[in-house]
Amino acid sequence: MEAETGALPTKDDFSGWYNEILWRAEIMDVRYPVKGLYVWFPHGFAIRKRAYQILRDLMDRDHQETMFPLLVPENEFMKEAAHIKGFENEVYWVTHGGKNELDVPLALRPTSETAIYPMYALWIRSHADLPLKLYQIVNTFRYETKHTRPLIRLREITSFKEAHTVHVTWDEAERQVEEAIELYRTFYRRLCVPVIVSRRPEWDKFPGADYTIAVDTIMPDGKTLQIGTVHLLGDHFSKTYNITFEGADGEQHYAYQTCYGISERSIAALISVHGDDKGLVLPPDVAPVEVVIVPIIVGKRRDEVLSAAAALEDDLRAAGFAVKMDARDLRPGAKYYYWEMRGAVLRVEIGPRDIDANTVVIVTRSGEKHTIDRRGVVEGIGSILAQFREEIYGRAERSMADQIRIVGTVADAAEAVKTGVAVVHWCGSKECADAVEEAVDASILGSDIRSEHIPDSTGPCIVCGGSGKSAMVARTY
Ligand SMILES: Nc1ncnc2c1ncn2[C@@H]1O[C@H](COS(=O)(=O)NC(=O)[C@@H](N)CS)[C@@H](O)[C@H]1O
Ligand SMILES: [Zn+2]
Repeated sequence: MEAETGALPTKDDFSGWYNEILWRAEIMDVRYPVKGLYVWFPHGFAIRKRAYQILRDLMDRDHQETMFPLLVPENEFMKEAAHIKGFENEVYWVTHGGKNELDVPLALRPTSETAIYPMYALWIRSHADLPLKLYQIVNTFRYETKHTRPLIRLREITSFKEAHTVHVTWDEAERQVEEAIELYRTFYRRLCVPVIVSRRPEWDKFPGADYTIAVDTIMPDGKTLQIGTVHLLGDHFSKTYNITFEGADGEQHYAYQTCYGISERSIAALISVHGDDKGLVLPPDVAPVEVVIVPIIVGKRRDEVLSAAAALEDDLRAAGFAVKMDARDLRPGAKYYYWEMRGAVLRVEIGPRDIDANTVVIVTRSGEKHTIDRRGVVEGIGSILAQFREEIYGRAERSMADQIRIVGTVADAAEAVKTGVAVVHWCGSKECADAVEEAVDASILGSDIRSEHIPDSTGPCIVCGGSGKSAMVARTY
C-alpha cells in the first residue's frame, strides 16, 4: 500500500490535488470496481473514526444512538409522495433473494425516514414518550447520476449520520432545528472547518420537509460543499406514517419532526480546507498521529538515542497524545516527508545534542520550530497543539472571508462566483433565481444567512429591483 513519493500537484489544480492526496495520504482507494463506491485505507479510516467520535460525543449529550434495517419494503418506501418524488430516481432496489424473486421489492435506504417512521408509529403513544431523539451512523445508497467523487458524491454513503427527532409541538421541533445547527457549528469548529449557515430555497429543500437549513463550506476552488443539513419536517411524515400521541388534553395529535444529517463530506472538507502542497494538515483532535518522534541516530550513540526516544514516546502516550516513534531505517528527511503527507501535527526530533542539552526540538506541520526542556515536554506539546489548532482555524477563516464577495450587480456576481461566493440582494422569486442562474452559471445557494462574514441586509433585487434580502450565489459540488 506504499504510495509513491514525488510532489503533489499544487492546490491551484484543486481537482488534481484532491484526487492525488486521497492516494498519497492513504485516505481512499478509488479502484473499487463499482462506480461511486470507494474503499477506506486504514489511515483515512482513522481520521473518520476520530472525527465521528467527536460527532458521537456531541450527539450523545441528548440523543440515543441506535440502528435500523438497511432494506425498506416498497409499500413503506412509496408512502410519502413528496419524499418519493425526491428519491425515486436515486433509490436502488433489491428484487431477488438467491434465485427467488421477492414478492415485495426492497429499497436500499437512501436515507431512513421510511425505515424508521413506521417503527416510531408503533413506539410513540403518549406525549410522555416525547421528545424522542435518536440517530444512527450507517451506510446509505443513492444512485447519483451526477459526477461521482470520493467522499463528496458517492453512491454508497459510508458514513451517514442521520438524526430523527419527534416532538409534541411545531415550536419544540423548531427549537430542535436551532440546537442541531449549534451542534453542527460546534462539530465543524472542532474540525477547524469554517461554515456558512443558510436556508435553502424552496425548490432545494429536502423532499417532504417544510424547510431546510444547510451548512456549507467553501472549497479551495471556490465551489461550495454542503456538509450538513437540518430539516424541519413539520407533521408531513407523521400524517403519512400515522405517528400520533395522546396529548395532555387526552386527545390524539400528530407529532412534529426534524431530521438532520452529515456524511463523509465532513472529511472531504477537512482534507480540502487545510491540506497543502506537502499533504494533509489535520487539527489535533482528528489527527491519527499528533506527535511523531524521529530519533536522529548518530553512529556510536545509536542505542542511547533510541532508548531516549522510547522513553519520550512512553511519557507522551501516558499523557494521552496520539504518538508514534518512527525508528525505520530511513533518512530523517524521508521520515519528515512521509509524516507531513499523512498530516502528523508535530514532529519531535531527538538526537545526541538534545540528550546532552536535555532538550527536544519540536517542529509543527506548518514548519514552526520550538526547542523545549525535556522535563516540560508534556505541557509544551499540549500548548503547541492548542496553538496549532487556532492557527489553522484562523487561516481557514481568513481564506473563506477572501472567497466571499458582496456585489450589487449580476455582472459582478458572475465575476465573484469564479473564485467563491457572491452575496447579492434577491427578492426570493424563482423567476429571478432562474435569471441569476442563466446569467451567472451558478445558483442561489441560500438566504437568511448566518455568518460573521456576511451581514444580513436588504436592498433592491439584483434582477428585478424589487425588495430583496441577502442571498448567496455560488457554484456547488
Ligand atoms: N451522494 C452523496 N454523497 C455524499 N454525501 C452526501 C450525498 N448526498 C447527500 N450527502 C450529504 O448528506 C447530508 C444529508 O443528506 S440530505 O439528503 O440532505 N438529508 C437527509 O437525507 C435527511 N434524512 C437528514 S438525515 C447532505 O447535507 C450532504 O452533506
Ligand atoms: Zn427579483
